[in-house]
Amino acid sequence: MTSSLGNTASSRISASSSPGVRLSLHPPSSFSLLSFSSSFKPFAFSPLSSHFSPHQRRSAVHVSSSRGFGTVASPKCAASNPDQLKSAREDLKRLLNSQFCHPILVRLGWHDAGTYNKNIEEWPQRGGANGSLRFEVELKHAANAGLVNALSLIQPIKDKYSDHNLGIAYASFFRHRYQCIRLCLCLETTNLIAFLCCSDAGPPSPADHLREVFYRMGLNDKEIVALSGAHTLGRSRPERSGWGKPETKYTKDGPGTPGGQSWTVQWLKFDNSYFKDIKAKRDEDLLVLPTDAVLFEDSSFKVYAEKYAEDQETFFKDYAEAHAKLSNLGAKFDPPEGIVLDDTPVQAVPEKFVAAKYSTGKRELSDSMKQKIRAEYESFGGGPDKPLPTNYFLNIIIIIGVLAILTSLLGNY
Ligand code: HEM
Repeated sequence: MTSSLGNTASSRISASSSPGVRLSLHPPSSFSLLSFSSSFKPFAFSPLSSHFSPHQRRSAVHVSSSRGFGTVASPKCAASNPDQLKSAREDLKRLLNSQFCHPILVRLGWHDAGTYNKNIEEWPQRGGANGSLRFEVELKHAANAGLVNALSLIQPIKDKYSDHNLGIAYASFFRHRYQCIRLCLCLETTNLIAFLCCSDAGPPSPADHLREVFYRMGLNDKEIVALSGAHTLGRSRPERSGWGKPETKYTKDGPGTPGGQSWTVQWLKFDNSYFKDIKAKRDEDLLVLPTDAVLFEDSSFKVYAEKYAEDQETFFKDYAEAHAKLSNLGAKFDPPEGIVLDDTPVQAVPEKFVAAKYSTGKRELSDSMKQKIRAEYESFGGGPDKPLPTNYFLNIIIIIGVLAILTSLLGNY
């Protein structure tokens, strides 16, 4: 069987322009990791499952359970702490700035979320952005080759925040964001059954394949094209996916580990060059998968691909929307409304001074006491419409003071 990966476009990133970021959390605490790993997405190992030949499957990376991903029980987490989430985000930014690992982390998120199937309601059977890629059963799948390196990169940060009840879920890290680019994901589901059917029927055309994958996730042609723009970032490595050159003039010196073939010249910069370069087809050192090329061949895809090649702002806008949609598919939030990390500094609004707030629960005066005070007030010449000619209360205080002095003087005799 021919590998249909060549007939496919694979994973995608999505950016979001909204100020907050929603983060999904751990599975409910009643959901044991054992049942999690054994019952989770039993056939849906990767968004690209159906695109790998048996040969590629055999070349799956071997993940030793000693690495500990998913084999060590994570702390149960009822809810994540926003301060910890913000701090973790800073750590991730530092990681990205020092390791040039944006692309592989984006791909990690995509492949984690890419098992989502809109036709399945139950969670977690429906797959999606839930951090399940850390489990060996998924991680060692050929389609996920190399992603164990991405997991190793984020594991120390995950461990740092896995304290008591404040742990941050893997899914949150897989869906991390970096400055203006939101790196979240979600995707299609391709299960083993689909793989077998596919084998019998032969590989679909690149366009059919893309639609099969992304329609299953509830995404449309526009979103397919926008999300394909994620390949602006990163490289393909033949030793992992079987695609791409071992190195090119754009990758031989890094940054990061040298090698592989990129889709764009500046493969760490997120812009619309992916569309421009595919359209121009002018450089053999730049990768164009069949699923990339078809974006300019299929009449429906082409409308968007042409637009994005011309208009970067529209690409950014559509990409952000598609990615935001993608990254929420299949995710389960705790609390259900998610957690918004708003970066806008909160302006302290001066609180109106309300004296009553500081009173210690004084009781209301009784009616008889009120009448007594009123009578006394009136005996000094005051009334509801007639203020006292002098300061009534000041006079009382002076009288009390004088009496106190007199008493103490008389007491000395
Ligand atoms: C069916 C559609 C897709 C196909 C066939 C596809 C295929 C591929 C292949 C073959 C690679 C090279 C992997 C390697 O050798 O390490 C790759 C890398 C990558 N893919 Fe996709 N992809 C698809 C969709 C997506 C989507 C939806 C995203 C993100 C939303 C995405 C993001 C990436 C990134 C960032 C890389 C670079 C990873 C790195 O540099 O390590 N892809 N993809």
